[in-house]
Amino acid sequence: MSERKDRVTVARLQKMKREREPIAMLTAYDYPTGQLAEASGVDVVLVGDSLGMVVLGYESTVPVTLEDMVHHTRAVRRGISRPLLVADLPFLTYRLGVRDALQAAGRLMQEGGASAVKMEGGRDLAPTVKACVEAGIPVMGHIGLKPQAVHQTGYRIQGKTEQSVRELVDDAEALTEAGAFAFVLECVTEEAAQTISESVPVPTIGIGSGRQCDGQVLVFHDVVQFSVNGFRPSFVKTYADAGETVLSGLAEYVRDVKNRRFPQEQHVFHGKSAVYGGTKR
Ligand SMILES: Nc1nc(=O)c2c([nH]1)NC[C@@H]1CN(c3ccc(C(=O)N[C@@H](CCC(=O)O)C(=O)O)cc3)CN21
Ligand SMILES: CC(C)C(=O)C(=O)O
Ligand SMILES: [Mg+2]
Repeated sequence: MSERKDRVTVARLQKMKREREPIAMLTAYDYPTGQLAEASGVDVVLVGDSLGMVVLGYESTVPVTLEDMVHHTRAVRRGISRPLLVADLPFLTYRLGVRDALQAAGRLMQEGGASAVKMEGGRDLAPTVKACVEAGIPVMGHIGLKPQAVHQTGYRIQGKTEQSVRELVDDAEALTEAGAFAFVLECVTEEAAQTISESVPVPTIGIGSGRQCDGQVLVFHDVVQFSVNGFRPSFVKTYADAGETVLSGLAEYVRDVKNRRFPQEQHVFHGKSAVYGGTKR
């Protein structure tokens, strides 16, 4: 049972904030990325709807469906045991009414195996968050830049004016009041992130939001540059060149096949006799 005891819980994350221990969160989208995320020692694994962009090749997160999220959350679940598993509720699935939000969140937990769900929004989501929490669904909020609203706002830094910081603090307080156990602060100024983080008792997990958040989150594919096209927001730090490493290995494989350097004797199975004799090349 020691493995179970070590599992990261919502209460553990809140204790980390009180004790000023930074929270490390990373996205994952399937079994191998989940396994790699767990092995790295992260506290929280997020099955982000960024899935749509980095894994499914869409231009935004808007086309991602609840089916997509359930399918990928299940795969990540099989790859991890210690980190807290959070899954994004995709576009519109928590906006049709509280009943639909509960149903969608329930699927991510029951079918996907998530331990918590995340939704983009602030004050406007307070009743939804409250209903989920009362039903036993831990909710992580997400304020600042909301990628699901890209068609309204684009990808723009938030919290640049006093008015905007006040609104973000109102959102953070309303989410906390409604029972959110933590929230993501995406692309807000470092000053806004500090004000917000000091305004609420629950952990803030920043992405592109500076050094004063209680934790950090990045997209898996950004951290290890696991892409060919090289999309890279300026707040990302790249820690490995997985794309380059993988591509050079793949290209060498193709060259070896074309040059008949692969397979070699150690990759071959032999039987007692040939059924027919072909022409030896
Ligand atoms: N690979 C990837 N990484 C992410 O962090 C990410 C996704 N995809 N998809 C979903 C959202 C979208 N995100 C984005 C997308 C673009 C910018 C961007 O263009 N940022 C500019 C600053 C814009 C400004 O100055 O207002 C930058 O230079 O970082 C930021 C976050 C974050 N999320
Ligand atoms: C970047 C994080 C916070 C996210 O929402 C996602 O990956 O979808
Ligand atoms: Mg997301």
